[in-house]
Amino acid sequence: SSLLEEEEDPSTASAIISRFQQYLQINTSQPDPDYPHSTAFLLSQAQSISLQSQTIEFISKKPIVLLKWEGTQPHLPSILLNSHTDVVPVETHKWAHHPFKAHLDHHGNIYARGSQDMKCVGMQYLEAIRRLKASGFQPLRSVYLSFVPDEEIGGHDGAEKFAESDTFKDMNVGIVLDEGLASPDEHYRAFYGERCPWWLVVKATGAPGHGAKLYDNSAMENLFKSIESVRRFRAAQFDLVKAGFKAEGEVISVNMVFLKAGTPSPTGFVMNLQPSEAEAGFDIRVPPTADADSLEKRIAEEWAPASRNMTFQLGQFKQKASIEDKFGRPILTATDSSNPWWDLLEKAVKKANGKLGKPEIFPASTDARYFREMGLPAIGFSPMANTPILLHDHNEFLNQAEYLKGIDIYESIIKAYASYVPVTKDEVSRDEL
Ligand SMILES: CSCC[C@H](NC=O)C(=O)O
Ligand SMILES: [Zn+2]
Ligand SMILES: [Zn+2]
Repeated sequence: SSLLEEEEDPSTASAIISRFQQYLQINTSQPDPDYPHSTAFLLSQAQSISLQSQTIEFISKKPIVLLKWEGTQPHLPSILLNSHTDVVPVETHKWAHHPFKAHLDHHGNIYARGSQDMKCVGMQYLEAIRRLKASGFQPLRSVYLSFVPDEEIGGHDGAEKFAESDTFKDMNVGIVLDEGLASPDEHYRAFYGERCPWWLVVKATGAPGHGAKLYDNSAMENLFKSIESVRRFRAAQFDLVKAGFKAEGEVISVNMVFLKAGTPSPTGFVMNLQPSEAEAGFDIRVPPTADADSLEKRIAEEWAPASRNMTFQLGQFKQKASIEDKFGRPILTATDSSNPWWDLLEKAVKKANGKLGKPEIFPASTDARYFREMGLPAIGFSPMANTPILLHDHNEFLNQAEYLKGIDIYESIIKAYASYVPVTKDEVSRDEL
């Protein structure tokens, strides 16, 4: 029977799904991703379809697997298909199916951490290329695939180092595809920019006192005034989304993600003592076109005013630079006629019978920002229609039919991108004659 398995036709749906499951079964969850295993798997996939491969460790133990399908006109700018290999942690016991078994249920849903974010995309790139190669297609432009580590913890040891490297420069990349989001309706979503994360910790101090005493300026009261102010702002932003005036990526989101206060005791917390310190953490996401200075002012004056004994810290991710280019303009990939790659994507999706929604700002962060910072166009796209958005959630799944459909979509996109030759002025005038 092992002989039969070896001889199974790799182009069947069941072979394609089983390769996806194999990748999902590798536990690459942070904070201790099994990169040795994922690297070996990706290299074996590359070998099976005769792609050139190399593994680069800009940081030790953080491998980037870089694959290449050489074009017949290698001087043309290349196509980069990027995906990250790590996934976020799981609470295994809260899942209906084990998050690293890639269980296929009777609806055809494949349950696994990474099924949407974003092992699907990495494997779909490979499957699309497998099929294009089998069909005899020859790319004019070189096509690269990068499988990068550590996106979920900021990408500093992965995509950021890669984008700044000489290796990357030598690749002469012209367009990058990276991750998007699932879509609950029939339209695929595509992203041309993303919000910038600001991770804010506010700290209140105040006089300690008896738990029975009502007095002003306790740390808890001071912190709660801030929390109330943050919540009013949050509600106003959220209302704009609920009313349909703004898309999710176009407002400033702010969510409280931790609260830290109280005087510990062996049995829990001291109940009759009002503590002298209290802290709260907020995940804030700032759209590229938002007024960052006014938000910073709001934080200093309303959310953590010194007049209320408050201090604040904006963590390492408050990176204004990542939402502005060197001229101070927001970093956005054009979605008009100035960007042929956008037009090609739209047409290619349509050609493969897919529907594309309006371009959006990605509400969270992706590695695409590092490529945009290098001045490159980057489009966030994960072809999952009719799918609930479950990234970072329990019971993340993707339906096998949607997964297979996504391969058709990438086949169409890669074909269009790898064949694209700009129409020069000469050619236009020749056409018009
Ligand atoms: C800011 S680095 C973390 C990146 C992460 N990306 C996807 O979820 C995010 O929180 O948006
Ligand atoms: Zn992701
Ligand atoms: Zn993620």
